[in-house]
Amino acid sequence: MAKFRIGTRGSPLALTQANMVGQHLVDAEIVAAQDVEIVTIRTTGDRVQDRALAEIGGKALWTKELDRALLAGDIDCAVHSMKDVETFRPDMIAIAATLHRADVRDRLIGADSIESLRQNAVIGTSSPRRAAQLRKIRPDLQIVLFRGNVETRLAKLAAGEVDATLLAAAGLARLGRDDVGTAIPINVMLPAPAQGIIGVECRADDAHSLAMLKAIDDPQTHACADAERAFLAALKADCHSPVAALATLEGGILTLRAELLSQDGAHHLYSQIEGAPLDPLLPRAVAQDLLEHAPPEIRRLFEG
Ligand SMILES: NCc1[nH]cc(CCC(=O)O)c1CC(=O)O
Repeated sequence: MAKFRIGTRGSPLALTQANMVGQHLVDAEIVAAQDVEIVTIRTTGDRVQDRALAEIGGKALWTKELDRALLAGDIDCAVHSMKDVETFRPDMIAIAATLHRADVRDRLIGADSIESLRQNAVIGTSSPRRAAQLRKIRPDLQIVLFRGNVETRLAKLAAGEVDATLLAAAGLARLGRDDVGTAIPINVMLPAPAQGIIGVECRADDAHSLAMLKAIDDPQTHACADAERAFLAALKADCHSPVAALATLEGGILTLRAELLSQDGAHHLYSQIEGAPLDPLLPRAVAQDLLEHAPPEIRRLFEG
């Protein structure tokens, strides 16, 4: 049998996630272990550590090279942290599977709680959402740009560059670092859309790979990812807008929670709705409700 080529970025977290996908395929007896091939692809986002460029390029910086490899047939699928995948994807690419969602929360590292941070504490994050959510509660906090992979950020914290940082619980756990920091409840810090979700994409016309990947898809997680991403689409938001969204499923009912904030956290609004998991009206209704009630400071972040 030909090898099943799984494309991924080369960061330790990305490689771990690609290996998880490979292991799921092996466990489901879809692919033999010796037929799994992990193909590492360097993206512009890995090369360029400059914020300005990241802002111009947006999330595509992390996906473009993998998309190209996928469409060229150099890989059979590509593994992504779904929270880093652009809202609007090329027609030729399909989200074939999402693995069972991990802990959706953020973890605060460097202090026991947001309240207990010292006055004017310095927090390292490059997430506009986390910055705004922190400053909503603690306007005194100083936010500094913090990039690099999870290990780099933990090293910068250990070196005393900042008082604290925030990282997704899911990423930490996958790297075996679930011991660091304290989980922040979702009612204090609603996570990024699709946080904690590993997605696998393949060519939309590749029926063979689609069928293989369907075997490792978690439909509940997939429905939540779809709802959160549809909310972003309705909002026309990109990753540089302070926006949070979380869909949860219980007893067949999907609850979609969402929050928009101004960059300084001074303005914020929340909405939540319940309904059928695959109802496309739900994410749109939440987006519409938020935009209708948004003050100008927030509304202008979501125009265009
Ligand atoms: N933007 C980087 C990124 N993309 C996905 C994760 C964590 C894993 C996940 O949310 O699935 C992280 C690191 C972080 O935010 O701490």
